[in-house]
Amino acid sequence: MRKPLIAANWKMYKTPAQASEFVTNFLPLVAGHDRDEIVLCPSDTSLATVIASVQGTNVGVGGQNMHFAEEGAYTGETSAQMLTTIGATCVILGHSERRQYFCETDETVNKKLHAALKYKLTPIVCIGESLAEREGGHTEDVLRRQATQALTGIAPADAEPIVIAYEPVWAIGTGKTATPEMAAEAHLIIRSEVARRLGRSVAENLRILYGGSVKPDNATALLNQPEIDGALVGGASLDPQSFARIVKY
Ligand SMILES: O=C(CO)COP(=O)(O)O
Repeated sequence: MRKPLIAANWKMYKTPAQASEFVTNFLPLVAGHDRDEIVLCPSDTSLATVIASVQGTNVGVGGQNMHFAEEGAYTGETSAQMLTTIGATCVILGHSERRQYFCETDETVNKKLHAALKYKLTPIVCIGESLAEREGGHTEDVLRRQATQALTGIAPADAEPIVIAYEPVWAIGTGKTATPEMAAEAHLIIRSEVARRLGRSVAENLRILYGGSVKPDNATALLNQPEIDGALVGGASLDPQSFARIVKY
């Protein structure tokens, strides 16, 4: 049984004070909710505050990015070890905004995945096609390629913590959601590629999240698809009421 994971990607929003206020308002709304795993991914400057304020609750905390190196002269970067030691339990890797604006490639995502696993972080690896790729009929090729490249060199025995997020680029921040059927079809492609690379049992246990304009009003239809194992939520995760409604889809 795959336990659904509902993760908030706050992107570059919220100061530590705003993050702390969110947690204060959000925790009572989801207290005792254990059907799903809940994770908040604030910016690095709010990580410590959020980690301290969810201590002992059913809510976990993750980073939005990390560097693949152990340590080094990489100004502005954060390592996997730094995230782990501060108390983060997961990390988003290869988000399309990082690919688009920060030159992130399938190769760097793969290196980051290896580093995240080494430091016991649950990696949420984002893949997804652009609008041009979908309209050109290349969605399946893109998803298979991105999944394959992200998973390069990962042994089946090490793959258990990996989470993949299917985030069609055209659905992010646009209000255009993939229909539940479109998302489920993409998830099936991704799962079949994971099975081809890492074996059927890894694929059957691997969680695949949907991300892209998930809102309280469409969460139920998306998350009731058997192939959809949770959501990675941007805009609608910034408000505690709205994110709690998604968590309780
Ligand atoms: O990028 C996303 C989550 O990582 C999705 O963002 P929105 O939910 O704002 O479309």
